[in-house]
Amino acid sequence: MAAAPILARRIARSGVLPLCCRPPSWDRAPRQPPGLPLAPCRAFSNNKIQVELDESSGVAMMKFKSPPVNSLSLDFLTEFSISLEKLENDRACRGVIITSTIPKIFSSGLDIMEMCGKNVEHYGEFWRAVQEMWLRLYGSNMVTVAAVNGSSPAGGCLIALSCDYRIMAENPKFSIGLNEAQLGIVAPFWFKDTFVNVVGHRIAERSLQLGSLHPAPEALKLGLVDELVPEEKLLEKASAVMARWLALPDHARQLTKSMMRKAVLDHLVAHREEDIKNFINFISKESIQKSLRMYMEMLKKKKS
Ligand SMILES: CCCCCCCC/C=C\C/C=C/C(=O)SCCNC(=O)CCNC(=O)[C@H](O)C(C)(C)COP(=O)(O)OP(=O)(O)OC[C@H]1O[C@@H](n2cnc3c(N)ncnc32)[C@H](O)[C@@H]1OP(=O)(O)O
Repeated sequence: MAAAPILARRIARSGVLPLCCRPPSWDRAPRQPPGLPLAPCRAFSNNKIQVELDESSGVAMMKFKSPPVNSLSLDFLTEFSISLEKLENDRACRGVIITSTIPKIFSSGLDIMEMCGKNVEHYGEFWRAVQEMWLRLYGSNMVTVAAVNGSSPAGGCLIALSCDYRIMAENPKFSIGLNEAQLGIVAPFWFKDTFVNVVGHRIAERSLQLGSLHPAPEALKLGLVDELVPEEKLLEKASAVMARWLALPDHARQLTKSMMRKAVLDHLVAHREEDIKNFINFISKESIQKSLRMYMEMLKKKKS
C-alpha cells in the first residue's frame, strides 16, 4: 500500500500536522527523574488519537480522544492511518489495543457531516481515507484487540470487526452493529464482508437488513464480540488476551491471518477506484442527502 504521498497531500490540505513534522514524537514520553532506569515506553499523540508503546511487551495502547463522540472525520481517519502506519513500521511493536477515552462511546462511526452537502472531490477524498484506514487495520500484521468501552455503531463497529479480537464492556446500554440501513444508506461490500467473516452469513444478512444495533449481551450471543467484561476490567483483560496471542511466533500467526483475510482485502484493492465512484454517485443523490439530513435532525431532537 503506497499510501504515504496520498496521506501527505491530504494532511497538507487538512491542516493536520503530520507526525514527522512535529517535535520528535518518541521524545514526548514523560521524562524520567535522573537516576531511575528509563521506562521502556514511547508515546505519541496527535489531535484525535493518543498512542503509547510499551517496548518491553511490544504492545501499543491506542486511545481515541475526539469529543464529543469519536466520529470518523477525514482528519480523524488520516491520523488513524498514520498512527497505524507508524506502529506497523516499528519493529518494537507487535500488537495494538484500541480503545476510547470518551465515556460511553467507542466511536460513533463515520462523521455524517463529511457526507452531507459537500462536493464530489470531498466525497472522493473522504471515501479514500475510509478505505485506507480499513486496509491498514484489517491487513495489519500486528495483533489487534478492540477494547470496546462504549457504543460502536457503523464505522465504529467496522473498526472493532477489523481487529483480531473484540472485548466489550458488559453494559447493556452500549450497542454495536452496522446500522447503515437505519440511516437510509447501505453498508459497502467490504464492511459487509468483514461482518460476514466474523458472524457468518445468516446473522450478517439479518442484522444488515434491519440495521440492527445489538446491546452488548446480544452482541456476545451473535459472536459479534468475543467476550464481555466489567468496564473496569476491560484493559486488563485486553492485555491478557494480547499476551496469549503474542505467545505465538509472529510469522505463523501473520501468515495465517493473511490467508484468512486476503480474499476480502484483495477484492477492495482490485476495485478501489470503482468503489470510490460508487460511493460518490450514491452519496450525491438528493434522496440520500435528505435521509442523512433527517437522521442528523433526529439525533439532535433526541437530545432536546
Ligand atoms: C449501491 C451501493 C453503493 C455503496 C455506497 C456506500 C455508501 C455507504 C456510506 C457510508 C457508510 C456509513 C457508515 C457510518 O458509519 S454512518 C454513521 C453511523 N453512526 C450512527 O448512526 C451514530 C449516530 N450517533 C448516535 O447514535 C449517538 O450520537 C451516540 C450513541 C454515538 C452518542 O449518543 P450521545 O452520547 O447521546 O450523544 P449525541 O447523540 O448527543 O451526540 C453528540 C453530538 O455528536 C453528533 N454526532 C453523533 N454521531 C455523529 C456522527 N456519526 N457523525 C457526525 N456527528 C455525530 C450529534 O449530532 C451531536 O451533535 P450536536 O447536537 O451538535 O452536539
